[in-house]
Amino acid sequence: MKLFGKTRPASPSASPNRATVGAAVAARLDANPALQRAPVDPAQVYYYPDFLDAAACARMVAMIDAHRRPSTLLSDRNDQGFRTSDSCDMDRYARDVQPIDEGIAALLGIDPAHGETMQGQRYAPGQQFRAHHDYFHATESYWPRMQAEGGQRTWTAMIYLNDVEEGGATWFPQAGIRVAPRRGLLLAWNNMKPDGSPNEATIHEGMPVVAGTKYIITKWFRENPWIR
Ligand SMILES: O=C(O)CCC(=O)C(=O)O
Ligand SMILES: [Fe+2]
Repeated sequence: MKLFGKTRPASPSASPNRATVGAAVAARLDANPALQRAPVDPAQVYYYPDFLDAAACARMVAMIDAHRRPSTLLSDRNDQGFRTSDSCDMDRYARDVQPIDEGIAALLGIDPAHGETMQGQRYAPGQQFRAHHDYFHATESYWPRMQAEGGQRTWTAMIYLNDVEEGGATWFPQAGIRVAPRRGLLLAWNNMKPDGSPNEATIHEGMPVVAGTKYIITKWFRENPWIR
């Protein structure tokens, strides 16, 4: 960018590829009347109420209950209590999963090959996923491996599979958004800034469930194909 005759240095982590993806997906979501953009500036966050019907949500809940195990973290940090939910992989070729998996990719207009395996998650009372970014940090030891396996994460799509009696909201403290779980609601956001560099303001947490049980599915998309 030209500024008073000087060229502002681009952020070292800027990426034309990720910038293009960010703009294309946002334009597609803006044009879809089923979605609403959250009225905040620091991040691009969208809602789609009733994306998934009750029967499909119930099938996903049953699959999560059948396969769940304690959630893991990619980070080098060994922080007990950071992510205390259970989770499982949702096989993209399973009969009940495939239409949802492909439906999310089609909604965003991203090649399904860029999508990681969808994750199911279950939070019992007291369980949480503390504040984190979904994008990868270049300072962590996993970074070279992630670069080789599809690169940086761009968009996240999450679906709440049930209503939760109390607690369990998804909170973006910097962007100023707090979303209460509602069955079938899809939440999607761009983890990158317009220049394709990581957007710190997408930091978010799955707040502790107070009463009831929370079930969600999460899908993360990479800048390059994740399936080869
Ligand atoms: O449980 C939530 O509301 C957030 C989950 C989340 O941040 C994730 O799966 O990356
Ligand atoms: Fe997350």
